[in-house]
Amino acid sequence: MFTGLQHIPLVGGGLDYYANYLSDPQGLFLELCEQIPWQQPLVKVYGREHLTPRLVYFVGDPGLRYQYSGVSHATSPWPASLKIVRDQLRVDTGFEFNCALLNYYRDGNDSMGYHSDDEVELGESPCIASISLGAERDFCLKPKVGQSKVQKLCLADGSLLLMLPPTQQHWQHALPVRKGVRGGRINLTFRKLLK
Ligand SMILES: O=C(O)CCC(=O)C(=O)O
Ligand SMILES: [Fe+2]
Repeated sequence: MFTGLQHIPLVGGGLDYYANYLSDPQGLFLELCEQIPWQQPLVKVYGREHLTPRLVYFVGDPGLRYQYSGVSHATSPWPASLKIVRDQLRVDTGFEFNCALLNYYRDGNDSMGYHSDDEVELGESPCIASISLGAERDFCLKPKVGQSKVQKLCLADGSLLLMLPPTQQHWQHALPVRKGVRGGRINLTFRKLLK
């Protein structure tokens, strides 16, 4: 059914990468760019406040809350286009998602540091579905312990990356700065919050 499905095994996890998952990534990129009321929260790093080095927004089913950048956020309603993607992901992957964190990297100076999506609200072993729109960016993974090499993937416009259980227990991931990248990128990470 999909072209370009690639499975990347990891010790203690694994990734499924679908290079051409969406049929109209450019249309969705433009819609979200213009219609999402993007936010840039302040984060505290070693006691000092900084603006998050990207723009964010959180959508999902009503009544859910999620902690990011040190603050608990309530869900905003799903834009119709993202509810369609969420429903299609359930059909295609068998995983259910009830919210999505949206990240807008305005250019190669915007980034996300190493972390795992391992908050307790996500349960022991979540599957995270990550859709990329716009400029291609490198995505890096490194194990929490041990010496395995950093794994690097280039995430294409319209691609889907599934971080399969139990990847979040054993690996961290990041979206490093890439000074040469001029274009914007939007990333949608679909998650399932336990109530
Ligand atoms: O932008 C990306 O590809 C990664 C986003 C991410 O790791 C997150 O939202 O937790
Ligand atoms: Fe993440």
